Amino acid sequence: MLTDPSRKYTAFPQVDLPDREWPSKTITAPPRWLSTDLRDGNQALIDPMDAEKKRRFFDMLVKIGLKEIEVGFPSAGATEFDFISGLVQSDAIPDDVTVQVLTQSRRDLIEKSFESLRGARAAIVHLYNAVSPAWRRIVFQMDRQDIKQIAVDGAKILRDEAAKQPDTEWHFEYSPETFSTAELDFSLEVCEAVMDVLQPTPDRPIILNLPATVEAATPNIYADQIEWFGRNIRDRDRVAISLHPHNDRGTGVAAAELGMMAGADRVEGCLFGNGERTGNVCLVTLGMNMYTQGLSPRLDFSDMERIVKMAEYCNQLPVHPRHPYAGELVHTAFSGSHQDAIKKGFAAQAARNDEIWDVPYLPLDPRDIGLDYEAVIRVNSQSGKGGVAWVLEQDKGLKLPKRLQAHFSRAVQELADRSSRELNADDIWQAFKAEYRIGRTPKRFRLVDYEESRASDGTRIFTGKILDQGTERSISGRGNGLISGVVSALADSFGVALDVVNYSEHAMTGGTDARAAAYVECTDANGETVWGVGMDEDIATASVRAVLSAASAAA
Ligand SMILES: CC(=O)SCCNC(=O)CCNC(=O)[C@H](O)C(C)(C)COP(=O)(O)OP(=O)(O)OC[C@H]1O[C@@H](n2cnc3c(N)ncnc32)[C@H](O)[C@@H]1OP(=O)(O)O
Ligand SMILES: CC(C)C(=O)C(=O)O
Repeated sequence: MLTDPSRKYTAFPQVDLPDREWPSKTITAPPRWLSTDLRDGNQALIDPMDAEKKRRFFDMLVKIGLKEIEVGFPSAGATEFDFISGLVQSDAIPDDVTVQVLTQSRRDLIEKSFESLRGARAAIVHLYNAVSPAWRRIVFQMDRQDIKQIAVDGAKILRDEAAKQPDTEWHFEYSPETFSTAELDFSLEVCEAVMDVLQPTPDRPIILNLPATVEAATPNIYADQIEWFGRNIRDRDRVAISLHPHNDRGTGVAAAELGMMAGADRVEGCLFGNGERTGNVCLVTLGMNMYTQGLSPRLDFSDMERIVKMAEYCNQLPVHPRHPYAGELVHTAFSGSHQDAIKKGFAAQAARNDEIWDVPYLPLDPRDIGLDYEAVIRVNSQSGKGGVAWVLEQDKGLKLPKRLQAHFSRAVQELADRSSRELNADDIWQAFKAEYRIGRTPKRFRLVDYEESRASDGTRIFTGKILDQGTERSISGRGNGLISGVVSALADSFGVALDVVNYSEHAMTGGTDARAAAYVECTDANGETVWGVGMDEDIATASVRAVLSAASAAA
C-alpha cells in the first residue's frame, strides 16, 4: 500500500446542504421494499440461478412479504426470458405482488423486456443508464447532452411499448445509474427529462431510483444527496424516491437508513447482502434493524434458518456466521462475562414476567426468528461458570447453586483447555456426572433403600440399605432432618465425618428421568470442601443421594 494514498485516491466532496434536516429525523414507517435478488443478486453469482432456483427464491420472497420483486433482465438470454414469461404465464405472481424487470436503454432490449411480461396484470419496467463523469468519459465517451438523450430515447420506447399492451398496469422506474458519484444537478436534469416523457401522476408515480452503484463516500453524504434530490425534484408527489445502495465501503445499511431519514420512499436490496462485488444492501439487516426498534418492517423473517438455507442453496454462497441477525454465531456467547450477563438477563426477564425484551448482549429474542435458546450460550475455554450452568439448566433442567457453579466450572475449564475445542452439552453433562458421581456405580455408598421415621422426642430416624463396594449394609442414624440423619448414620457406620455447610434442592423441569435434584456442600475431616449431587424421582431420595455422593468423595 502507498504511504501517501492521496496521490492516487481522492476524498469524496461534501454536498453543499448546510440546512440539512435528515439528522433530526427518525424512521417511523417501513419503506416500499424491492428485492433485486433475482436480478442484481443473480447477475453477481458465479453460477447464475437456473429456472428452478429462481422459482424457489421467488416463492420465498413472496412468503417473506415482498410486494415488489425484480425478477430479472429479460434481454440477457433465454434462461432469464423464459423464467420471467413462465412466471407471468403460469399465474405464479400473487395479486398483491408486482414484478419488475431491468433493461438498458436500447430498443431491441426494451422490446424484449415488454415481450417477456406479456399478459402480466401489472409490472414495473426499469430503465437505466449511467450518468456520472467517469462513465460518460470512459464507458460512453459522450457529453451530458448525449447521456440525457439515451435516457429520453429509452423512456419514449417504454411509453410506446406500454401503450401496445394496455391490459397491463404499467409502472416505470428510471435509474440514473452511478447517481452517488454524479453531479446532483445533472442527475436531476436527466430524471426530469424522463418524467417529461413518461408523464407520471400522483396515482401512478414514477420510481426514481438513486443508486450508490459503487459506494464511494460516508453514508451521511448519500443522505445529503437524497435530501437534496427530494427537495429539488419537481412534482415530488408524482415521484417515489428509491434507494439502491451497494456496500463497497461496508456502510450500505447505514446509507440506506440515513437515506430513509432523508426522505426516500423505497429501498432496493438483496437478502443477506448478496449482489455485485461487496453486495447490495441487506434487506434482512434493514428489516430486523427496524424490528428491534419496535417497528414492524412488514417483512416476515420468523423462519430465519429456512430462509438462510434457501438463499445459500439458490445463490450457492454461504451466509457468513457473523451476518447480522441471521448468522449461525450471532445469537451465541462463548465468553464468560457475556454468558453471565445473558443468564442474569434471562432470569430477570422470567422474574419480571412481562413482554419487554431486555437481555444484555442480545439485541433480539432469538425466538422471534424461529430459533430456540439452546445456541445462545456455548462453552469453550473462554467460558465461565454462568455459561456452564446455563447449558446444564437448558439441557438437563439442573439449577446449580452459585458456589457449585464455580466448583464445576473449574473442572470444565480444565477439560476445555485439555481438549482445545468447544464443549457441547453432552461433554458438559458427562463431565458433571463424573465429577459428582452421578449414575455410575460408586465403590461406596450406593443407595439401595431407605426409610425415615420420627422418634418420640421429635428427632428423625434414618434407616437405609446401601451398597458398599458390592456388599449390602444396613445403616441408621438420627438427626433433625433427613440429611443430618444420613450424615449421622454414615458417621456411626463408617466414620465418615462430614459437616454440611449448604443444602439446596429443586424440582426439575426437563432433560433427565429425574424429577428432583439436591445439592449439598460439605467440609470433610480435613476441612476440604466436597460437593454432593443427587437426582431422583422424589426430593427426599435425591437428598439422600446427594449426601452419599459427598460421602463417597470424602471417604
Ligand atoms: C449497475 C448494474 O447492475 S446494471 C445491470 C447490469 N446487468 C447486466 O449487464 C446483466 C445482463 N446483461 C447482458 O446480458 C448483456 O450485457 C446485455 C444483453 C444487456 C448487452 O449485451 P451486449 O450487447 O453484448 O453488450 P455488453 O454487455 O458488452 O454491454 C456494453 C454495451 O452496452 C452499452 N450500454 C451500457 N449501458 C447501457 C445503457 N444503460 N443503455 C444503453 N447502452 C448501454 C455500452 O455502452 C456498451 O456499448 P458498446 O458495445 O457500443 O461500447
Ligand atoms: C441498474 C442500477 C439500479 C444498478 O443495479 C446499480 O446502479 O447498482
